[in-house]
Amino acid sequence: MKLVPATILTGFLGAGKTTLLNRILKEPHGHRIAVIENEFGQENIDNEILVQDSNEQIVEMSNGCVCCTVRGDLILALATLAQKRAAGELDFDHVVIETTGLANPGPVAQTFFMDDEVAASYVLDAVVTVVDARHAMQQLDEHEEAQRQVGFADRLLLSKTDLVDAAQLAALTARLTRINPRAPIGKTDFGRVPISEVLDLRGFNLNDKLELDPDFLASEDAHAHEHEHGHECGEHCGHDHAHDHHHAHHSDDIAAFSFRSDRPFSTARLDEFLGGLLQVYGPRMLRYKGVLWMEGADRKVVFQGVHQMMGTDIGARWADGEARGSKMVFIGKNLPKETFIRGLEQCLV
Ligand SMILES: Nc1nc2c(ncn2[C@@H]2O[C@H](COP(=O)(O)OP(=O)(O)OP(=O)(O)O)[C@@H](O)[C@H]2O)c(=O)[nH]1
Repeated sequence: MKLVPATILTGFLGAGKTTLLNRILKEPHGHRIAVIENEFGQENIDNEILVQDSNEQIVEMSNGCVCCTVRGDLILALATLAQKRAAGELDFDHVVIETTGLANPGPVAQTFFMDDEVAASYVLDAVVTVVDARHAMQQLDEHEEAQRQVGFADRLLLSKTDLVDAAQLAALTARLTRINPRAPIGKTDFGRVPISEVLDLRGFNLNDKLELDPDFLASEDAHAHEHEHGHECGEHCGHDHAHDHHHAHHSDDIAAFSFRSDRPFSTARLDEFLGGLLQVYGPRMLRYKGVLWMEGADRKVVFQGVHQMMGTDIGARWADGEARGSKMVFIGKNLPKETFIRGLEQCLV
């Protein structure tokens, strides 16, 4: 059977990966795409944000960050998809793996070479990295993961160019080219980009990856070692991979927490509370999103943001018999979780 090309879609927290994927899933380009989602934190919110269509299969892995704990699951997800395809239960000609914003794409790419079963069914097409033009300079300064995602890319797509001026764009482009002179730089405007810049790039060249990271194919031991010690990366994967130098060293002070309630929010109270949070903690709030039940609303409200820039959208109607409730995830640097949780509780009706 022909090998199925797989695309790894990466990019720092909030860069616009889901927006791009949504766009791709909606477009009539003739590809049948299976999606594997990896969500940072416990809540599977992207699944609600992603459009679902009978042609698209969403397989989700929410037990952690893709680079550390999920590789076994990734293999399983890929194998399950391949089996269903072979049995005629699923029909797809491409796989897209959306990684979490904090993932190092290296080990994800590596799966396609290290695992025989995966290699028998799939060929890695390319690593596509979405770069948030508005926040990338700061993210590249502060987070090694952001640099790795750029470094590993076969194609860079700049999002949010509408939020920066020409000089900022030129400075960012120059920096990206310095980090990764190999990857062509394109643009995605709220996910709008020609499909030919995302799929079937045939961009993955193992030799390039080896140049970037000589340990690329030598990390099995590192993983085994880690697991021998019974060490499980938590949801924020905040440990120091000291013995595992090929990995990005995830910043210890970045953490995620979630909030859930089965009571509706008061719109006025929530607006006021979130407004205040953003003013005080915005610079440290890397990413937040949620699906909310607002008092009196018959549709879900999807809220999300990056630093001080928050937006809301009207989501799907609450289905008959569906249990209503809200779930939110916050990812940030040294955020006072208790203050957030207590404040949110005060906003419930
Ligand atoms: N102004 C502007 N906003 C954008 C653009 N693309 C995406 N966004 C917004 O950026 C926010 C984050 O987009 P997502 O697609 O959810 O980002 P993501 O990379 O999937 O986020 P995580 O999976 O949480 O890391 C959303 O509010 C989008 O509407 C763009 O081109 N311009």
